[in-house]
Amino acid sequence: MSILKSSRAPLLHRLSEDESDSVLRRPELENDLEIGTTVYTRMPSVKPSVSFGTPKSDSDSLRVSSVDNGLGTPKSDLSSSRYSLSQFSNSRLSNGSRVSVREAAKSIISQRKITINDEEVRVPHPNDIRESIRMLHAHSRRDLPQECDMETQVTIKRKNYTLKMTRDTFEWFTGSKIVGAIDTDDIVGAIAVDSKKTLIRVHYFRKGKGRGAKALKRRPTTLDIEASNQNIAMAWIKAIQELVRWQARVPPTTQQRKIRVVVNPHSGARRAPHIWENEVKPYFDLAGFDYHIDYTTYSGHAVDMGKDYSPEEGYEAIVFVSGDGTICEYMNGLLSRPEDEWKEVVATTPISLISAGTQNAFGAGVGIPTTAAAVYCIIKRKLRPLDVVTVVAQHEPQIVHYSCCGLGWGAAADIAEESEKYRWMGTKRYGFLKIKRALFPRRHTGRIKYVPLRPQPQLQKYDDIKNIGADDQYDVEEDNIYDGLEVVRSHSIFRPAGAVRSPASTRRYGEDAWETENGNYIVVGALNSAPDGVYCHPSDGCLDLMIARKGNLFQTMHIVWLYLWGRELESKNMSYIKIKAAIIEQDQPDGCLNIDGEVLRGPGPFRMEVVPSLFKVLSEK
Ligand SMILES: Nc1ncnc2c1ncn2[C@@H]1O[C@H](COP(=O)(O)OP(=O)(O)OP(=O)(O)O)[C@@H](O)[C@H]1O
Repeated sequence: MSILKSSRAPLLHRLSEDESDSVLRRPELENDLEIGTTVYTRMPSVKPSVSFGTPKSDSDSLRVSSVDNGLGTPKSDLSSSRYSLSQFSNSRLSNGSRVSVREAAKSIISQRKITINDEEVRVPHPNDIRESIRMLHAHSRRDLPQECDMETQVTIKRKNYTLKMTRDTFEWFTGSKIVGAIDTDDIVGAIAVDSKKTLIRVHYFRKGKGRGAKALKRRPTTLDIEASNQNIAMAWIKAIQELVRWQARVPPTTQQRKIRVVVNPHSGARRAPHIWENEVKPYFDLAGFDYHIDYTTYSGHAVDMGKDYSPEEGYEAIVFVSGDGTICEYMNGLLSRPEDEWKEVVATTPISLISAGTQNAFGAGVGIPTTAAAVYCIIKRKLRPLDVVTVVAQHEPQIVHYSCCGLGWGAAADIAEESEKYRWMGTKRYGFLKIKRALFPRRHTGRIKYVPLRPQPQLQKYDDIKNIGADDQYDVEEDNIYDGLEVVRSHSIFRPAGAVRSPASTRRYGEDAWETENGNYIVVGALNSAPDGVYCHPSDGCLDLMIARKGNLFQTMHIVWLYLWGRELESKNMSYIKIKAAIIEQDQPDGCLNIDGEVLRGPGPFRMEVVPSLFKVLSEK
């Protein structure tokens, strides 16, 4: 869904003229303290299992470690003996004994720690606000199951070890020496793999080697552990599965996780069904998902799915095994519905993409660059907000278009318009068309108006951005479908969203907010995600405006040369500006706009605006 990609028929959302023009705001703090107690509606009460048959000897025994506050004794949680994360609750502070999750989340954001009555509770991921808040939510929903704190004797690769698990660590020892360890955050499940049912296979997804995007490329790995008897093996498997459920903020294994899967057999090289069967389904089975699969059977089917989707069905996420276009179609279908309907769906049902298309820009742009990365984030329910861009052409203002990756005008739109003609060339057509338009450019003159962020933030590459903007993670974690729709409906998120209905409205942005320039342009991009915009972040609440101006022949050739090396921003004819909204007025009425590879025809002007955190995506970035 790169802005330099194939054209498709634009997707449409018709709006009534009289829809109001107000801003989407995040919930007010005070209002959210009114939220009722959060419990899983269908969650049966589970007794922690502490007994697993009669061990024959001491070395056979399976011990549940000493228990503190019903949590075991997670090492990284407590620096004080009086408070633990389990004392945080989404409930009202009526009895004074529990501390509001929102207050604790605010404390993590501002101080990277939580202080209660001058005593400090150390947070598990002090350098990662989003993960800390996620853990806080896990504790606030239900206590960590007691059986997740375990220690026993096992055999790994024919050697005997003591295996120990806590909330954060999974380690094996000889004596007091740690021989191996897995971060429990990497673990996605465990199963018995032999007929005697004593051999446990732990599945985990190791972080990719390196930093940034490399670390996101997780690799599926297994560890085989031989337990001394079937009861112990079963107890370990149960403990691991329960820990994964608890970390994911979903009900225990007595209840199934429900997930919706959409496979587009037509995407890319038509490998989506194969990817689903071989690379995704085995892990969904491991995680105990009850999945409902739909195969798209006609062009535009995903639009209809978006129009029909009901959160009443209780799916915790909707996962696309497809190209970017399918997920974009679903979003457009969904957002064409009445506002109270789509808001309920986006609040309760995060999206994910197992990339099986031609370009796969969405996955790279939202931090799920590979199938393994996406599968990992789905099972662990790693949630992140996702900004969306809304666009209208002024000659048909009642039709709103939506984009995830971004918009392109000038050469980027010319290439999108022409690419369908050259589909027979496969992905090589984009390279071919870039060269063609560099040698034989069309004329693009006009006026660019935009609302810049004031002051402009320091530019940081997507891979380097960690905690910026993470203060919305509290809201992202709310509205868990397993709480039940009534609880979700009681939250105060359902506010009108002006940017969704009337992008770049001058009623929201007054005269003083706008900057304007006239000129002759090579390309203009209003981008929401990397890699097209190198400093983009899909949940930073803004768009990255890239303007490449046409100079004399030498200057233009210089930009093209720098572009080939990925250094085009060094050109004096380039600008890179963080903005909220933009309007492109073109002098050539037949010019068009590229919306995630689809073509929106002129004359325009084209009005565009970012809608912060409109969707939730399953990603760890
Ligand atoms: N059964 C089908 N037959 C024909 N077309 C279909 C069918 N199902 C979906 N489509 C259409 O396939 C098109 C392409 O889908 P998708 O975007 O998933 O793949 P892609 O274009 O190859 O990948 P990318 O968008 O990543 O480049 C969509 O426009 C969709 O409407």
